[in-house]
Amino acid sequence: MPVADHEDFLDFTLFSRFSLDKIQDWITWINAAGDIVYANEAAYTALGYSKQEIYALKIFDIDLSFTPEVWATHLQRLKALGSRSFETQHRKKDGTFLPVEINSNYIEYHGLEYNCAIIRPMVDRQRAEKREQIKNHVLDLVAHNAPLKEILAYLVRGVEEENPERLCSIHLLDSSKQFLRNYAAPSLPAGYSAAIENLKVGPDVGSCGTAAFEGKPVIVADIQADSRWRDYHALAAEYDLASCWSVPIIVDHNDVAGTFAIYHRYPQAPAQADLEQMEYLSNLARIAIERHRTAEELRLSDSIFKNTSEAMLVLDINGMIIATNPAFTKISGYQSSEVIGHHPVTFGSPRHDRDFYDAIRKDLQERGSWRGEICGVKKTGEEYINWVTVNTTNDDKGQPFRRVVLFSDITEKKKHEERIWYEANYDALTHLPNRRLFQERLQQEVFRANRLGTKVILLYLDLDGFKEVNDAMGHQGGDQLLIEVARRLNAVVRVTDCTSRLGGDEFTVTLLDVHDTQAATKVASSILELLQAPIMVDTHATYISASIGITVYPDDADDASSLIKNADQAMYQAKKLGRNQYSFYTQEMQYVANRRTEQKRELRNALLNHEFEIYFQPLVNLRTGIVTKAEALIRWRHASMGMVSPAEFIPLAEDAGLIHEIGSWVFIECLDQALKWRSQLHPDFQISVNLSPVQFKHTAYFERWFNLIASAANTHNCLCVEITEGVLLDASAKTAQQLLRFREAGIEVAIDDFGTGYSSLAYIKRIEVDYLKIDRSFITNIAAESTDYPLVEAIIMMAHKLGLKVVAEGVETEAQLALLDSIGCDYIQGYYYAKPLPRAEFEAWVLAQQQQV
Ligand SMILES: Nc1nc2c(ncn2[C@@H]2O[C@@H]3COP(=O)(O)O[C@H]4[C@@H](O)[C@H](n5cnc6c(=O)[nH]c(N)nc65)O[C@@H]4COP(=O)(O)O[C@H]3[C@H]2O)c(=O)[nH]1
Repeated sequence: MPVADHEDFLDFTLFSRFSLDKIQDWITWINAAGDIVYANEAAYTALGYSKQEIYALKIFDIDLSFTPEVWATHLQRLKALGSRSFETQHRKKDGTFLPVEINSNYIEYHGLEYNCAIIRPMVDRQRAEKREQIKNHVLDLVAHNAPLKEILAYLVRGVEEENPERLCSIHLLDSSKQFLRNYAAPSLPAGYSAAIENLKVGPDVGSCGTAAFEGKPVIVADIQADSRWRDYHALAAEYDLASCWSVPIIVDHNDVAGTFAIYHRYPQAPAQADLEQMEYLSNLARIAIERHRTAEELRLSDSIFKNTSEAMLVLDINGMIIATNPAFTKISGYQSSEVIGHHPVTFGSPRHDRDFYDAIRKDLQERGSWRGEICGVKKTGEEYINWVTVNTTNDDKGQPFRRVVLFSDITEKKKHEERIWYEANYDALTHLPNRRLFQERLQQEVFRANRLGTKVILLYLDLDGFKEVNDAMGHQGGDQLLIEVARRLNAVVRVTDCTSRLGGDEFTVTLLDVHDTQAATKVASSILELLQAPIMVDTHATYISASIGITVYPDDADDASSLIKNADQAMYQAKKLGRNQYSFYTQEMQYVANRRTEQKRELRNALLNHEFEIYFQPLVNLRTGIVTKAEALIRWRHASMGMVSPAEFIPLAEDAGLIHEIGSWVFIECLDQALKWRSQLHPDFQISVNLSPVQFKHTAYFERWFNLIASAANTHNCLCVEITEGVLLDASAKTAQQLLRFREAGIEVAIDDFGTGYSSLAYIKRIEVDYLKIDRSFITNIAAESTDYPLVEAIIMMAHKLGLKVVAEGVETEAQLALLDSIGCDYIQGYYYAKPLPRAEFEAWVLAQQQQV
């Protein structure tokens, strides 16, 4: 039968209605306005509607992913394509949703446009197939190390394609674990995505912020009704988002990495299948993130291994090298192929013995790690020091599997540290231990002697007259001399003993493990003897001696610092005894030292208590016999000790820094006195005031004196300052300038004790002075046939040639006076005329003297 006959055989309308109603697929016709113009029985029954009810609906009522605009676009696309398949959900009359698979066809009928849809409910198998398809693709991407972003975007796309009315997003936490960052959310409105970018997670921060914070799914069916969205209600409304289901993506068991979320544009609660799907997809995201992290870590480790400046060796559990990094080659010079399969000890220095490596092995076995310094040998044969750290990695069963050795070359650092330590502990000139190291070692030796019951003997050496040699030879000459002294000292002592230079011309020798003090005598005598031989400084033979103080631990002191003090006192004693000798510390010295301390304390109060007095000793003009000059000599009237000599307390005052105040008091008193005596005794009267060298170290007082002199009348040459040769030896430009300031202020300058120091007229020539005072020691021995006589005569002659006047000190006899007269001395000071006298007695003496002349 022909086809036409077949179709004519039936009433075609009845036939098609009957057929369409009885087939299982749902068929709907929907016009351009969205009206459902036809639905077969399968369709309206499956959705729970009657025929009348379904025709009252529009597509927008049963498929919420369509809005009139979306529908219009859909029809446009359909017209172009002819047909299209997709998945969606249809809402049933009871509000539940049915996932469906749709085949849409474009039909034009009587000039109108229709969407003819053949719809099939999706069965679980299909869903499972879809999932399987997504999973396989994700795993494939993971296996091919696709970028994480790409994988997550695929996941999101998969969900959205399945249900176009769903808007999906994956947000991941940043490294601080506090902020969510958008990784994949292609369909979320751009403005909304921007607004929630860097969302800080917290308890009420929408669905995702809360899910990431709590580590639990947060299902919000109606955003506007949920308090966790309260701060974002307006934002969600603005972008037409009505529900949001969010599940955390949890990696490595309990670490929240981000969130996977599904939004709808209408309030929507998830079906059980939806929740399962979300969990499934978040699990796929987890796999992708974990793999990504592992790959990142591997990449990082690999780049550290290759690029770090620290050398790395990987050892198997037997200690054999199985891998090295480029830094190892750079540091050691060995290529990886030259060391792999060898034990690292092969490349160690022979300095380390078996015990050293056994100790490392023991540590590794017990603790799994070791760190410390190891000396290695480079391929060139050069030794180098490494700072080494060894750690162990375990296998899956927790058993040691590999050792990772990390090391860096610290040779230069060590050398630098050693250099710094050496500079801090050794004297740069003589290479002997300096004061710091000496003190430290002495302390240790004292502890040791205590333990062993032995003695420590300390010899404290000060070179005699070194300053003069230094000044005469220049600093370089002085340095040569000190180097030679150090060499000779080292030659005397045993290797176990210790020679140090404390600074300047002070040395110490510490004798260890001695049981009697005989050793000290022997060493001290040897030192003095060795120093007797001349020392060649350039081409000059120079002679030097030393004063040595000796003290013994534990006989003389309980600790190292007292021992040093004792040795110093004993050395001073040796100097006092006349140099080039040694002196043992005694209790007497301790007594003297204590007394000095006590006196220093009392000296502080002496000025306040008006315990100082000034005595005056006349200087007689040998030509005229007239007295127009006097030397002011201070006295300390001590409550219990009576009159204390300045020879005793001036050094103490210098030591305690009190000399400045005392000296200033004397100066001002004398200025006052000189002016009085200018009116009472003689119009040119002058008083000489002693200035200590220490006073030149703190010259602020001088300015005050100059001001006082300038502010008074008739002060020109009313004072003369007496300085010792010591001040001249120190004659820096500053001292010379100070002395000039005295002369400019109308104060004359005298050199005191001339002949006792390193007498040099060269100094005097350099600094203009007015008087030379020849020291008493020369005058005492002066006799026509004595050796001092021509000396004094020569001094006077030369002084006169330089335009200086000469004062002879300590003249006691008429014979001395006569000799001095015969060789042209200008002034006489001494007991022959008068001792230093109190002010009133001095005045009376001068007046009486004036009457005689
Ligand atoms: N044996 C003997 N001695 C004689 C004779 N003529 C004078 N003398 C003593 O010789 C010392 C001379 O003073 P100097 O050399 O400046 O030596 C002074 C001076 O360096 C210092 N001195 C005294 N007063 C002061 C002062 O006010 N300031 C400072 N910085 N030092 C002072 O103390 C030192 C000692 O003073 P003094 O004990 O007063 O001792 C004085 C004086 O009494 C004599 O014929 N025979």
